[in-house]
Amino acid sequence: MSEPVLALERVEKVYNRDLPSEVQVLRGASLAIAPGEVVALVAPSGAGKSTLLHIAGLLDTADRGSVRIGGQEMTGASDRRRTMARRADIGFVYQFHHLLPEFSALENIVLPQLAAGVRARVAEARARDLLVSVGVGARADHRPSALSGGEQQRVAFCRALANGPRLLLADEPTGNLDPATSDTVFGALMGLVRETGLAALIATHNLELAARMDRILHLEDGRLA
Ligand SMILES: Nc1ncnc2c1ncn2[C@@H]1O[C@H](COP(=O)(O)OP(=O)(O)OP(=O)(O)O)[C@@H](O)[C@H]1O
Repeated sequence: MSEPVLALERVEKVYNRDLPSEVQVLRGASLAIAPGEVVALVAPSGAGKSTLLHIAGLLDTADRGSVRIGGQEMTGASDRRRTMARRADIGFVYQFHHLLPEFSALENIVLPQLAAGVRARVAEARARDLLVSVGVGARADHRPSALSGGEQQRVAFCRALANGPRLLLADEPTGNLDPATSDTVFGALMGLVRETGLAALIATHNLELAARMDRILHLEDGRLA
C-alpha cells in the first residue's frame, strides 16, 4: 500500500491535566488515510472530533502518540516545520466559512496563493477554475455577504484547495446549511476532492453524507473504530 497521507498512532490528549476539570479526550486514537481516500468522522457531540482534527492538522499537539503527514513524523517537530507542513500539505474547512468579508470570492481564493508565492495571473486563473468547478463561477466578484450560505461554503472549499494540499480536513462543513443545500454543497465538495485526488477526513453528524464517503470512522471513548 502507498504511504498514508495522514497517519495517527495511539494519539492521546488530556485537557486540564491534574485539575478537577481534567478531561481525557483521546485515549489511543489511530487511523491511516491513503491518497484519494475520503473518510467520514462520526462522533457524538463533545467526543473530541475537533480535538482530533486540530491534532491531525498540526494546529494542536498530542500528549502521546504519533502524527505523520505524507510519511513525515510531526511529533516533536519544530513549530516552524509544523507550520510549513500545514501550509504546504493541508487544507481546512470549518462549519462557518471564515472568508475575509472585505474581499471578493475570487480574492479570497487568490490571496493564499499570493502568500505562497504564486504569480497573480496564475492565482486568478486557478481561483476562477475552482469557482466554476463548484458552480459559483458567476459569483466570483461578489463579497461573502452577498452570497448565500451554500455559496459561501463552496467558496471556502475552493480557498482550502487553492494551494493544492494533499490532505483536506473538514469540521462539519455543511453543518450550518439546510438539508437540501447541504446535499448540493457536499456534492460540490466531493466533486472537487475526487477531481484533485485528495485524501480527506470530514467530520459530520449527517449519516447520509457519511455513507457517501469511502469509509466511516466512529470516535467513541477516545478511540477510533
Ligand atoms: N481547550 C480546552 N480546554 C478544556 N477542555 C476542552 C478544550 N477543548 C475541548 N475541551 C473539551 O474536550 C471535549 C472534546 O471537545 P471537542 O471540541 O474536541 O469535541 P467535539 O466532538 O468536536 O464536539 P462538538 O461536536 O460538540 O463540536 C469536550 O468535553 C470539551 O469540553
